[in-house]
Amino acid sequence: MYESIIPFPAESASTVDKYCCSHSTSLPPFFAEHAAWTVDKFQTSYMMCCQLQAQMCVFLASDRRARRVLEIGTFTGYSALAWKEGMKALGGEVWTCEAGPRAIAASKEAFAKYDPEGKIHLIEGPALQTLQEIAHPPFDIIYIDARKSEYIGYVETILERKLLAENGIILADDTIHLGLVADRSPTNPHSAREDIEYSLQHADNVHEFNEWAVKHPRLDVLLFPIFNGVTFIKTKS
Ligand SMILES: C[S@@+](CC[C@H](N)C(=O)[O-])C[C@H]1O[C@@H](n2cnc3c(N)ncnc32)[C@H](O)[C@@H]1O
Repeated sequence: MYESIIPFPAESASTVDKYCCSHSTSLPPFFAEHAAWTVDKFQTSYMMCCQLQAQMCVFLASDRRARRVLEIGTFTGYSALAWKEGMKALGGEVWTCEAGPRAIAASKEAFAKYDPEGKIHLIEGPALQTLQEIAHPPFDIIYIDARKSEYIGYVETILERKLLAENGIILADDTIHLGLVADRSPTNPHSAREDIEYSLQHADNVHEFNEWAVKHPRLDVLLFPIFNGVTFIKTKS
C-alpha cells in the first residue's frame, strides 16, 4: 500500500503536475491569461491557487450542483472565477471577501473583464467582520484562503451564523503549510527556507486550526495532502 504522499523530486513533481492538468477537464483560455497577468503584476503571485486547484474548484462546484459559494480571500480573483465557472450551468453566484487595497483593485479589474454578468460579488473589508454581516446564506461551498491566524474564527462564525447549507462543505486551504505543521526537521527541505520564521508562524497557526477542527464535536474533517494542504470540513449529520 502506498502512503498518501508519494515523494517526487521537484522536477518530476512539476512534470507530474503538468500531466495532471492536461488530463483534467481544461479551463477556458482566459484563466491562463489572468494567471499570467497576476504573475506579471504581483511579486506575491504565489498566493494565487495553481491551475490544477482551479480545475478542482470547477469540478467540485459543478459536481455538488452548487449555487452559492462564499470565498474568504480573493487576491486577484483567480479562484473566484473558477468557482463561478463550475456553477456556470446553474447560474450560481460567488461572494468573495478581500481586505487588501491592491488585491481589491486587481480583482475588480478582473471581474469587470471576465465576469460581465456580475455573478461574482466582491465584499471589501476584514473577513471576520464580513462573515458577521453577510446576508446571503446558506452557501453550498465555503472556501477559506485568507489569514491563517483567523481560520478558527472563520469557522466559528460560519457555524454560529449558520452560513453553511445542510449538505454544504468548507474547504480550508494551506493546512499542511509546506509540511511544516508536522515536520520541521532538516529532513524537510522547507525547514531551510529564507523566510523560515514567517513560515513557522503560518505553520503554527494552521496546526492550531487543524487540532481545533479535528477535535470539534460538530465537525467531520478530512485533511488532504494536496497542493499546500486542503481540509474538507462538513457538519456531522
Ligand atoms: C492566498 S490569497 C487568496 C488567493 C485566491 N483565493 C486565489 O487562489 O486566487 C489570500 C488573500 O486574502 C487576503 N486576506 C488576508 N487576510 C484577510 C482578512 N482578514 N480579511 C480579508 N482578506 C484577507 C489577502 O489580502 C490575500 O489577497
